[in-house]
Amino acid sequence: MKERQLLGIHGLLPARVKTMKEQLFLCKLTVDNYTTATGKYLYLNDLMQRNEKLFYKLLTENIEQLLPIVYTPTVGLVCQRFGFLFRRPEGIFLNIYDKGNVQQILKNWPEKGVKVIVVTDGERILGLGDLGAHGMGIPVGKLSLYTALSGINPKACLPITLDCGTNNETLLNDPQYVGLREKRIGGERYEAFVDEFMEACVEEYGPNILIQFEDFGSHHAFKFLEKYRHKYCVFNDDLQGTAAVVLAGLMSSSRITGKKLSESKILFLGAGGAANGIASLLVMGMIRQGVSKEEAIGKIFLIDADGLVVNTRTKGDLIGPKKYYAKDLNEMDDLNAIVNNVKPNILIGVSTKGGAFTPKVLKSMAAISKRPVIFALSNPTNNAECTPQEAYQHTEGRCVYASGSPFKEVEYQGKTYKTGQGNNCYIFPGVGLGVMLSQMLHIPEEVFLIAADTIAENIKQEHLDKGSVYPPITDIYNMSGLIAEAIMKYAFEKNLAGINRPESIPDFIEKHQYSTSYEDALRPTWEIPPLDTKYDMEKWDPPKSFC
Ligand SMILES: NC(=O)c1ccc[n+]([C@@H]2O[C@H](COP(=O)([O-])OP(=O)(O)OC[C@H]3O[C@@H](n4cnc5c(N)ncnc54)[C@H](O)[C@@H]3O)[C@@H](O)[C@H]2O)c1
Ligand SMILES: O=C(O)C[C@H](O)C(=O)O
Ligand SMILES: [Mg+2]
Repeated sequence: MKERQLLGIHGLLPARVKTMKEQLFLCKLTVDNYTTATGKYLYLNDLMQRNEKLFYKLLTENIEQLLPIVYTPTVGLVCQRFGFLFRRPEGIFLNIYDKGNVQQILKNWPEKGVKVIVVTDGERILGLGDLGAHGMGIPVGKLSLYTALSGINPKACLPITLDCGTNNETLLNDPQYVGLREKRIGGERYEAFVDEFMEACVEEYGPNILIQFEDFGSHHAFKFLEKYRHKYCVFNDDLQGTAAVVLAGLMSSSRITGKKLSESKILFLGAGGAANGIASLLVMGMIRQGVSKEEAIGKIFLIDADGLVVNTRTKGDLIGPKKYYAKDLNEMDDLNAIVNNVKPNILIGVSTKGGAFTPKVLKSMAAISKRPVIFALSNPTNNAECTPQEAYQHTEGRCVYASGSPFKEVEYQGKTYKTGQGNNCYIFPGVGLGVMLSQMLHIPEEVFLIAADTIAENIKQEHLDKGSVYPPITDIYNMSGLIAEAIMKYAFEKNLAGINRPESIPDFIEKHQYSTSYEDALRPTWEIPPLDTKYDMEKWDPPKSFC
């Protein structure tokens, strides 16, 4: 009542003051009443705009049910229909004609304490291809997970879409397309635009603004990561976040298969951003287990749309990092034939090709290995290379399975399996929290090994027994805190942190996490103390609207 009077809203609301618990009950009922995933998405999206704390409380308390709505797979559908569904600004669109004015446009974002940006240019949205400006759903979804899965204040998060056109003919001819209606502008002009964007972010938000690249075409993903990683606080989620979650899953798979990663042969269907990102971290993981870099590379085989990646290709290219994994083998393009030739015990799908792991392929994997590892990581759900049901059925229940999008529990021969979601959402929220709080200026690759180790160390036998090589989704928030703690320790040890080491790192993390409680409305959770400044609630000046 006091707050209503202070805010001058007394009389605008009915007399009854509901508790958050009562409000949550109503929200849950409403979400459940929507029969379509997009209906649920739109309701949640409205709630996020209307009552941020209630939205995040609802999301965190029902994360298993609602993650597939605000994230993969529904977010993919939302991007595909973005022109119909766009209601209000949720991030910044920078189009290539804004070149020269990028910083000025960033100033239009109403929140000033931005600490984390997720940026896409929409060229490779999940496995759905080039969705141009309609890719905005992805940075919005990723950043809502930064809050729900690691407690970064939503006010510190800024989704950005760089609109440089699209090569998607359907969208170009779609009256509802809301982006620039022209073919992608690439080359030097595009790169100069991205350069200006990076500089403008630092000018506007400071040198340790964390910038996550998301769903760029793989050529640009590799290029920008190499170009910016030593200059800015930047990482690429599709390359590095994905790599960490897969390494974690493979480390836990070893507990089931009894085979170390360095003793494995790994075949990737797909040789783009995700495959190369994963392969590179797996090499680091294998080197730790005592094999040489050359040996580790020798255990990794890639297949792209033109077949097995071999040195003497007549079909297909050897452009980008995939050339490091090219083998002196004959050209082959049939997956089953390749499986029988290479004889991998681990098969990883990052191809965007739904159903590519056919019964024949799965049976071959089961014939080669007692406990084959099958990761069908392409998103959204329809793009998964196989479902858990198919994987168990065609490997006589012997496989270790994970998918990028969530699947319901499955039954096979009387046993119920709850397979894990090998998705980078286990990694980026914790990495973001740790990097942001330690105020690092750059993100070394070891950070992703640390994140992978933290997840792997926290997988319990009971989860493995149920068929999951990952902790339950409901544990991600805790995992993110642990990842952040491990990253902060590393940052202090390596002198990479921009703040002095706090007395207790877990307390420091907790103190800076977003609170969904109404009582904590005045808590300035997104403030990060400048160098060597003790945090002092007493001296904090609350926003004027509350005084
Ligand atoms: N689970 C996760 O966390 C996660 C993370 C990143 C990417 N992904 C998914 O992985 C998929 C690929 O992502 P990316 O960034 O590597 O994309 P990409 O476009 O960079 O690479 C796709 C690769 O698949 C190959 N390919 C296409 N069709 C093929 C076919 N029929 N047979 C064999 N290979 C084929 C392409 O040649 C290319 O090498 C997407 O669906 C994406 O959603 C999942
Ligand atoms: O967005 C996801 O669900 C994972 C990943 O970043 C992807 O691009 O598929
Ligand atoms: Mg992605």
